Amino acid sequence: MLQSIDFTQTKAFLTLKSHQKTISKKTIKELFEEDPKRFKKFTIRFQDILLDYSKNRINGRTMAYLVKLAEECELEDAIAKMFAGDEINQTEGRAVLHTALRNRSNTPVMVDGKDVMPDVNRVLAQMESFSESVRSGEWKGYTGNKIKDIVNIGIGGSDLGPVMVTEALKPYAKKGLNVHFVSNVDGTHIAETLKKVNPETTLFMIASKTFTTQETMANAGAAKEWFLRSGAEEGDVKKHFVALSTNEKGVSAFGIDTKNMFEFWDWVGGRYSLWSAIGLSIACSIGYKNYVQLLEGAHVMDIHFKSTPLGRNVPVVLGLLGIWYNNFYGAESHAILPYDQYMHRFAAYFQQGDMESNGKYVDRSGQVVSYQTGPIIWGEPGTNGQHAFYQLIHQGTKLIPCDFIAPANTHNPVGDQHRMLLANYFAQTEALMNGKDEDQVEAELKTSGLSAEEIAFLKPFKVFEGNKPTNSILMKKLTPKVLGSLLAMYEHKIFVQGVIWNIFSFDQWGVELGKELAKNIYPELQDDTEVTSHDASTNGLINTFKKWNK
Ligand SMILES: O=P(O)(O)OC[C@H]1O[C@](O)(CO)[C@@H](O)[C@@H]1O
Repeated sequence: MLQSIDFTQTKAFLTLKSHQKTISKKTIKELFEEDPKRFKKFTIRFQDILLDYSKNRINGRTMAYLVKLAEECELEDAIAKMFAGDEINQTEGRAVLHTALRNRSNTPVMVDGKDVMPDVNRVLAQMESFSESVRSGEWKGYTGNKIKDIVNIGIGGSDLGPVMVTEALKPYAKKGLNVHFVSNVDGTHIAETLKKVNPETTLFMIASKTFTTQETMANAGAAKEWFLRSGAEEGDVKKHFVALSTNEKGVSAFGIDTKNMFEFWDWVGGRYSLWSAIGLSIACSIGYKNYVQLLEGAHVMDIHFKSTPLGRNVPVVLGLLGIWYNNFYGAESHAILPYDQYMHRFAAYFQQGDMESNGKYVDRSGQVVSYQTGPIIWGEPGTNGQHAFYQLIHQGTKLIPCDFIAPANTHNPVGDQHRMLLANYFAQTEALMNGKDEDQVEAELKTSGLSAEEIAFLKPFKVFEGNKPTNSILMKKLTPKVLGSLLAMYEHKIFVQGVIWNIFSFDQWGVELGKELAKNIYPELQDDTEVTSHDASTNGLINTFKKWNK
């Protein structure tokens, strides 16, 4: 159990409140001018990753007070409890042990008095032999052909992680083995995917922790029907359908041989499950050895997280900086901006990771909170974002702290484009910090031959306030191991923030209500009878749908 501590009642919170008033009188640019050692002070090197957090509205004192805040909120105790398998997901009565899935040291991890590592290793061995047989062509479809396409059917955590990782690690993917992902209950998603594949050479992975999720079950049913329509028989299903789930009964009721079920456990949260059997499509695509490298990368970050003093601890520092802007500067969102095309689903992945975890308004003692919790997470890869929404980050009225992520080495050296990309990466954080003042703008405009009147008119539009906070995360190269570390880094950042905000980060009750209501409405859509049981808007919409849907 985690203590329930209101962080706004701590000594550190009050100190930070008054400190914020002092430090906000200075810009980040001025803080750099004052302290030549700033870059050295506010960077942390973690293996092949460098975190530079010097372009933030902080000084040494800010970080010391934030660390004090973490201490008063008993963060170290919370970290120890998570790794030890305590039931910290209290509203679901579960431990939170995605770290055990990547525990490459293999030291025992106990849940209810039982070491979970033998089970973890058993499923990993099953994933290894299965992925190798699919990749080598030893696993044959019902007509004796090898598998050319994998279709992962799942949603939320049973989709976003595998999609993001298989995209991010595409350079490691096996040629001739395509991976597709179907998540949306909109029939278009499965229909368009099935157009691209051949039933004789396609393997479906039905990925669902509960094996009850409406979208996944509907799409899995459609895939099975399509498969059987192609001439295959019920007995052939086992060669083309496998399940990644915690629900053995549900899997066999669907008609999948439980020998082809890859198990995981209720102590794995959906949005933290790519390290479990849910990662099977990743292992098939990039190979088991690379998948293990991904786990390895996460494991080294886990060790760092549980054993490094808070002030030098990468996920802790990131988490505290997020709290600084969220709770002391009123920032409502946080942008994740990877300068790597392969990471184009990275922000979408952490949208679920962060917002489903920390989008809570009730604290751990059941009280409505009096402060802001999880931010809105968003982002797109650079430089696309630059030509879309960066205008608002530079000159809008909202404060948007950003993480800029880039690899020093590319997998695709095309001309000099990687240096062009990185020039943009460096330029953006510099521009966001320094801005451009009136004098600079005026001097520039004077060289353009404009009249004094025109210059006076244009000047305010060309001024950049600057002082916009950013973190730069530079990695040597986007390898499976580096990606594993990055993912664990963000997961733990979310954990740190949840502990300080005194909320339960590992449940997701907020997604239930909409699901329940959809289940009630679905039968009402089956005939033409006018509905009257809802509010006027919902009735009106449903009845119009009924008229139009012929
Ligand atoms: O893997 P399942 O059980 O199908 O659930 C899918 C997703 O649905 C949620 O429960 C709610 O969106 C997520 O937490 C989860 O990742």
